[in-house]
Amino acid sequence: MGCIFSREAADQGDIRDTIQAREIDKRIAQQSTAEKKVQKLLLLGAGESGKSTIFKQIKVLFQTGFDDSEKKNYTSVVHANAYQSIKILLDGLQEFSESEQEKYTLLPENKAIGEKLTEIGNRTQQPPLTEELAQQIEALWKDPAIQASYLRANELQLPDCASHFLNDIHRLAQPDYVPSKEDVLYARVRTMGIVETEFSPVGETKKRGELYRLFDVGGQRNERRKWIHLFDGVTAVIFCAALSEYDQTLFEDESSNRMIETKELFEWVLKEPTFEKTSFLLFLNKFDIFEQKINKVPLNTCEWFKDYKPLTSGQAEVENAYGYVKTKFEELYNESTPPDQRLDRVFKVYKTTALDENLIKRTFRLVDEVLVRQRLMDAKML
Ligand SMILES: Nc1nc2c(ncn2[C@@H]2O[C@H](COP(=O)(O)OP(=O)(O)OP(=O)(O)O)[C@@H](O)[C@H]2O)c(=O)[nH]1
Ligand SMILES: [Mg+2]
Repeated sequence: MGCIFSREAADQGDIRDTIQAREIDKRIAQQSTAEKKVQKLLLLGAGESGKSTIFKQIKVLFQTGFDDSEKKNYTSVVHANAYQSIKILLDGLQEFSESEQEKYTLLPENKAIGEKLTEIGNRTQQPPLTEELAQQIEALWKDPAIQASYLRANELQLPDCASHFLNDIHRLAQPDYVPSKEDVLYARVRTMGIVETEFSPVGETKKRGELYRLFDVGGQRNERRKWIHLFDGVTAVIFCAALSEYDQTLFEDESSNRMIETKELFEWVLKEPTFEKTSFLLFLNKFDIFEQKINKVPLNTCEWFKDYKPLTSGQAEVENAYGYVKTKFEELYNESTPPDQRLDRVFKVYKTTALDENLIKRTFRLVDEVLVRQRLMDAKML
């Protein structure tokens, strides 16, 4: 009896297991069909090229945006960015004053403030930004020596958000300060690890609305070994290259030019065997800074662009220089992609300013069109 009972129980158990197994198989099948509809996009590029800013714009443009509590979470980052920026400019004075003492010396009334803010900048935990501290930061920011140091920002590792926050330091010090959407986009936090999100640039409810899963990674050298875990099944790589970095060195290695690093990194990902059929969308980013810089710092400062000859000046020169840089990247793509492979993947270049909401919206609509067309071609439907 016991034996029969246990056989029956075993049989029932087997049936249950089989039903469960079938259910799991069904779920997996459903899941993978669902997964197939989601296109995987990777944001790649060197440190500070603007990947996370694009990632934040996706939240602003195609998701719920940042609510007040999410914005408030950025307060400490914004304050840290301001303290950090003024400290880097003060450190710059030390360095530059060795050759030009007078130009790079603070006004006598700012000397003690300079020492205080250097000390605060060195702390791991900075104090809350009070009105008194904001006044002191403002006094330093207006000091001719700090302004001279700012003009040589490319020789320092000054974050691009510095002037946005330092110009508006009193607003940031208000007791009821809540970072604005712009502040959130400007706030600089180095990415460590991997973050992901899902979005649709034309709205998920629309019939042809494609769903994308976008991954953001850290771009600095020590972060790149994590990238490889994401390389399978990628529809497209959005490669961010900061146009403005041609006269800057790397944060993690001050002997390397940022643009040369970007060139080598782009070449490396193009040649990555798992990306044989992956499309490449190159975002030539930070165009706003490039525009300001190009008439002050010649493009041929960078070794990769050494044969560039400025032809004009003003806006025409900006476009001329941009066209040259774009061509250099296109040549790199063609050199790194054998002709037969060029049919399997799309390569498009976009001029971007990650902070510009409308431009990023338009860019993602274009990206979507390109990727939908490519998918239909792959399915022989076009
Ligand atoms: N002016 C300007 N600033 C930008 C632009 N794109 C990004 N930034 C700023 O540049 C800084 C760095 O941008 P991030 O998006 O953090 O760079 P990242 O590529 O994610 O850097 P890692 O996480 O270190 O790889 C931030 O302060 C951004 O606000 C742009 O097009 N124009
Ligand atoms: Mg980042």
